[in-house]
Amino acid sequence: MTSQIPPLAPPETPTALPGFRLWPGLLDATEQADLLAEVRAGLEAAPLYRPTTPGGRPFSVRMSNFGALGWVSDRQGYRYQPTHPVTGAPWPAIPARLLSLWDALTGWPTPPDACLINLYQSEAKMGLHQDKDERDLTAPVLSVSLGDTAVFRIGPAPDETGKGGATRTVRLASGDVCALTGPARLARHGIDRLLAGSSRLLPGGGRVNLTLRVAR
Ligand SMILES: O=C(O)CCC(=O)C(=O)O
Ligand SMILES: [Fe+2]
Repeated sequence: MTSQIPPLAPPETPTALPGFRLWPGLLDATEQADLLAEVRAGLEAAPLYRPTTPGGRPFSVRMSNFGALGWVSDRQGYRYQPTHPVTGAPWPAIPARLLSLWDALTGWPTPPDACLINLYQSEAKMGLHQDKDERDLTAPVLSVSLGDTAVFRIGPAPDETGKGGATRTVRLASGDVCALTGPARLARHGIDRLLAGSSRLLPGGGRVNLTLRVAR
């Protein structure tokens, strides 16, 4: 798979938001299926669970993680931690193909140490937010989509007064890879909804999103 990833000139789609990079259809059907199999294997060791917001509301997505650190949320707030909050076990290692993808696309000098796994089914969505629980907020976040197409909403980071600019939507289909880099690293983003029936990768439908992060 890695041989098919161009190391220097990624086929990125220039977008209206500087620093938001999109590689539509980067992973072919075989690569998607292989990656999904690795995700499933990881989830045997680190089962999906439903986190709650610091306010106590359950997320509509279920989550797990790969990596030395995993992103979690509960009454104590958002944070990265080395163990699964339900099983207490360390998170499984980040699959090598994801580490290769990170190297090829981001050029960042250090590997990601966290990979959040989100599973969206039917009505699941994710409200507008910024990814800012990482120590170095200049390191990119790289996102891989598998399964049903998602309506991804993105807009610039809020200004000093806390006001965010206009958002727009981008469809993220199975095999698409995108990145929040540079000026878009702190962009507000979320998932409005899934387009049910748009992919047959996950039996019964749904979407898996993987985000590679440098947490520490
Ligand atoms: O599912 C997605 O594409 C976005 C996920 C996301 O923003 C996050 O996990 O922080
Ligand atoms: Fe995010």
